[in-house]
Amino acid sequence: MRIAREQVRVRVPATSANLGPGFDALGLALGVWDDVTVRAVAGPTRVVVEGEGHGSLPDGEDHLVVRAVRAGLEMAGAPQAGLELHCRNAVPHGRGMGSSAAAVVAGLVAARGLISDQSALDDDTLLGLATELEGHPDNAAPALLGGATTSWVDAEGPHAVAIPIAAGLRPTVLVPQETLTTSSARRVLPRQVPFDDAAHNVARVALLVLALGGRTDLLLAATEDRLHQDYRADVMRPTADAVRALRDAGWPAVVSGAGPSILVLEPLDRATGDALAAHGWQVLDPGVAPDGAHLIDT
Ligand SMILES: Nc1ncnc2c1ncn2[C@@H]1O[C@H](COP(=O)(O)OP(=O)(O)O)[C@@H](O)[C@H]1O
Ligand SMILES: N[C@@H](CCOP(=O)(O)O)C(=O)O
Repeated sequence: MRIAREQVRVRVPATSANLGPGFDALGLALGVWDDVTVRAVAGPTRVVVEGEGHGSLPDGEDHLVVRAVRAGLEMAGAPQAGLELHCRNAVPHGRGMGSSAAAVVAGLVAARGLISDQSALDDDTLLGLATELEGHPDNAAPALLGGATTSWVDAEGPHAVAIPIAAGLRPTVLVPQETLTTSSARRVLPRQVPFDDAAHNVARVALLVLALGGRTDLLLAATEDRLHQDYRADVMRPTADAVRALRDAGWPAVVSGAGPSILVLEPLDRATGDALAAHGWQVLDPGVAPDGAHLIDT
């Protein structure tokens, strides 16, 4: 395998994982995009970052997008000396909007764009590599495929399929100032859960697939979770309190990914949005991203 193009540019969407009960399985691509240009060069690796992460991310081989490009090229057997990256980042970091999955998927799709035979890095292969880097497939799947997805892992590795969603589905995302790493939000989860709670979530996930497909009257019941949100409440108290208040008022609100952002699977009314903004929440109306990561002309 050889490098066939000197430069590629990739757009990759933010994602919201779990959607309440679908822990480590369900995900939704959101219309907030990172834009990464990757150039194959003879000299050392260099990364320029604009927007999210400017000044705080590594600027060489440790940068997550570079690590993902390398993983893709290594899998394809296409050696490359240096990489120059220009990242224009809009996906907030450490907020539960899938920034690390976006970075990983962007790097993998860039690697696919650089090589001579793109079939060596098909979507299944990229999902496998992304899941190795991320630890779970639920953000990487919608970042790769767009729309809503469900993913699962078996002996062959991770798999994902699209979930049909109603054309009118219009999510709201509430983003706080505070950040929380996904790894710290995973550390507080229990090793085991009560059988009743597991059964509760199975029923809600099945309902949620119908609700996403158009039975919007089911959204509130379908987004009730007992597997992860309560266990995480102490590490994101303002988020837990706001989710509870929103749900008590009838909104289908859940913790977005591992938090601390909130996903509401409906547009909020003006008064509710203004009240949240007054308490420091950034209120986004990003739309669903129908497409996953893709190459764009440079
Ligand atoms: N676009 C990016 N480029 C490089 N590294 C990134 C990028 N996005 C996220 N990361 C890395 O991933 C970390 C956030 O990952 P994580 O804790 O999983 O939160 P999130 O919910 O945003 O995915 C960042 O602090 C950074 O180290
Ligand atoms: N299922 C994962 C999802 C993490 O999403 P992120 O956007 O917070 O990285 C979890 O709940 O830990």
